[in-house]
Amino acid sequence: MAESPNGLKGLVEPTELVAWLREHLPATGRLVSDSRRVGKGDAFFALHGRRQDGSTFIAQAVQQGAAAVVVAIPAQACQAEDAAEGDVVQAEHAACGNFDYFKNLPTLPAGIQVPVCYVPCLGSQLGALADEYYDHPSQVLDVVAVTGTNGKTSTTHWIAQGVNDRLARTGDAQAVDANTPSRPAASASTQRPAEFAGLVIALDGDADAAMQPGRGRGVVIGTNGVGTPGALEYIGLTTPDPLTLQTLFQRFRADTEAPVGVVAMEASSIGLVQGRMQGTCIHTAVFTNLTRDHLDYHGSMQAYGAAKVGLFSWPTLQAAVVNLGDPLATEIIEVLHRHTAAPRIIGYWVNNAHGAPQAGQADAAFQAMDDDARARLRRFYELAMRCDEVLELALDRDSSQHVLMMFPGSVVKTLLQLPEVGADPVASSGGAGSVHGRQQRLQAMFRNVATLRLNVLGRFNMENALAAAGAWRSLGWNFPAIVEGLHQLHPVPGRMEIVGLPAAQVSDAGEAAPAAAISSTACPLVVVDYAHTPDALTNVLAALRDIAGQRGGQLCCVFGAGGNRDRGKRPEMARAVEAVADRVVVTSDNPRDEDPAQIIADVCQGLSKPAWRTEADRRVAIDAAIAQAAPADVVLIAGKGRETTQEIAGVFHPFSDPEFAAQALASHWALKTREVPHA
Ligand SMILES: CC(=O)N[C@H]1[C@@H](OP(=O)(O)OP(=O)(O)OC[C@H]2O[C@@H](n3ccc(=O)[nH]c3=O)[C@H](O)[C@@H]2O)O[C@H](CO)[C@@H](O)[C@@H]1O[C@H](C)C(=O)N[C@@H](C)C(=O)N[C@H](CCC(=O)O)C(=O)O
Ligand SMILES: Nc1ncnc2c1ncn2[C@@H]1O[C@H](COP(=O)(O)OP(=O)(O)OP(=O)(O)O)[C@@H](O)[C@H]1O
Ligand SMILES: N[C@H](CCC[C@H](N)C(=O)O)C(=O)O
Repeated sequence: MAESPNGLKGLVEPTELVAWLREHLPATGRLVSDSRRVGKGDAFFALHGRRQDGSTFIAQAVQQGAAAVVVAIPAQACQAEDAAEGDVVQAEHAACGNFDYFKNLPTLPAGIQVPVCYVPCLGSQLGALADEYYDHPSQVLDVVAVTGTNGKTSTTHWIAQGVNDRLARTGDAQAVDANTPSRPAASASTQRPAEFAGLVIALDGDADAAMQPGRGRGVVIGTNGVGTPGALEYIGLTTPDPLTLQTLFQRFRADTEAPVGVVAMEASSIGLVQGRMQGTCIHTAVFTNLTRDHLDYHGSMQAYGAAKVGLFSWPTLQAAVVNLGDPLATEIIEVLHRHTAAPRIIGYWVNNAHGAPQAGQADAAFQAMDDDARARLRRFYELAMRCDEVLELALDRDSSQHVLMMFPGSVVKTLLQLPEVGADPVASSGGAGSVHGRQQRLQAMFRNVATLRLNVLGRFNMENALAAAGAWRSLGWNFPAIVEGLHQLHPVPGRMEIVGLPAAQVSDAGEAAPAAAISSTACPLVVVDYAHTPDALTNVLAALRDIAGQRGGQLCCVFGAGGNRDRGKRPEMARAVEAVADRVVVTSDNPRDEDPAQIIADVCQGLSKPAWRTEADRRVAIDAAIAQAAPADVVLIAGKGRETTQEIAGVFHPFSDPEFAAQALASHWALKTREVPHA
């Protein structure tokens, strides 16, 4: 500890600061860096932001009951600033060695009666500090951190959903044991495929014996909010600031009424670069995909990718789940192989280059593969061999049947050496190189093969479902439990969400009946989705194109682009939409501090012909698209999902795509629609 000329305390070591905080806060006191969230007995951390100086909010924090104040010293070398330039944490530590941190102390508001201390290099220490202060709460939780451009929200929700469904089926947390299958037909002793509810399960008799019982409920932390899916508390950021994050872990650990076992959290690239997860004991890291987004922040795709890869060298990792279909997987697996803790690597892949194994057809599909598909298959083999275990979902052409396989990565090598397979699996015609051949082999060897029909829309959601399955596996679930979990999945709010349903299709519980809604052509099918990147729009529209085709209607897309974000993605989003949709409506997303008309103009640069309509008022755009659609059409409202506000020039106006869409359906199509349930 150092004394300043005026006697103020300057604490350097986290342990000193923790002792100081414990001395001045009540046992329930939390660590908070946003004055608006300070409660009685909390410590307020006044930090320097890009836009504001937290010390200007000290008076407000004290008025709200702060019991102590910690002030970050505003030295240039210690400001946690431009994170995009590199690893702030490292830079700060290096810079603080011989810094005279009492030189530029901020002036405190007059009359502050609570203890105050000053700390240099605070930004880089916050996570570790809070972890220490709360006595390492994440160590007793299974934290699964999901990173990737798209799919984080869906994957985290499904991880938690699966955990909670298991708890619901089996009673309380202590009673859970997925070795005891919850459906009668799924008995490990039969060793024969068992059939029920559209599932065919060939049960594994060997490797999965060490299945762990669940330790508590699953919660999420991410874009949609925090808590149990269905009852989320919105917190603003996808990955919360370090103090909020550790405070949440502490809250979860302290919940003795409904114990939390698994925390499925979204690890945004920005959050990773800014060190928001520092101090967290991460059990499993999951990678979904990397495509264009956030270039305004990261500057290049390389820097953006590096931020995500960084999660896979996290020191506490016990397992990693990696999408082998994404090019970044190669680098991630390389990093994992160099990891000193040797985390268990679980790869996953949705393989739609083959038909599902319907006798006599799959091998033909394999032979008909184009060069790209062969190259993908080759890469999959190469990566799979470097994984401890692989989950593969094979689709048939119309995606009506899915075959899930789980096998050790090492078996890929064995399979390739089987006599009937040529030296190059990709060049071989059929045999173990095809789904059909490999399925037979795998079934014979490991028996972890199931046929199922996933209740999710779009191939990308199958990838997300597999990512969740990989996470369950990393937590010790056996194959039947994984299949059961996948079978139970239901849609995530604001993600491919069907918003308006004729009254007859609204259940008492307000549950959507997707199949009925898709087939009913009494009114347009309106879908709200959070797609706000070119890749996400391509994927979502591809799935909806098929549905519009089934209905005999056209596809309309209402979308805009966020202000203060990567300008370059705007025309790319337009190109992605125009390539698939019949009618393009360009509107505002969150203009933030930009001129909405300019954003719309940027978007329209990517269109080869004028948009069907441009309309800066998003509500009017939604209304027009729904009013003028034909009953068989599909209308996608993309970009905001379940966001509850629209940010225009610093003001957050209440806004809800699902609500406004439902109102338009009601007024133009006289539909009674369900209320928008909680996310
Ligand atoms: C660029 C960025 O990441 N900015 C984040 C950063 O802002 P900042 O450093 O500028 O902070 P500031 O607004 O100047 O405020 C300084 C300090 O004063 C405090 N304050 C501020 C106002 C007040 O009334 N009282 C108060 O105490 C703030 O809590 C902060 O500690 O720290 C703030 C506090 O934690 C965040 O709210 C803010 O997120 C802004 C709003 C944001 O839009 N972030 C986006 C880009 C972001 O982080 N997105 C990622 C990615 C999502 C994805 O992958 O899609 C995310 O994880 O959410
Ligand atoms: N695996 C995927 N691949 C490509 N697109 C996807 C995938 N999963 C979801 N999407 C699309 O991206 C949108 C955003 O998905 P989701 O909210 O799960 O991503 P996210 O990673 O949480 O995004 P953000 O960090 O921006 O909140 C979805 O609404 C859907 O349109
Ligand atoms: N968390 C992301 C989501 C953006 C969603 C979209 N609605 C937008 O405002 O651009 C971001 O802040 O960039």
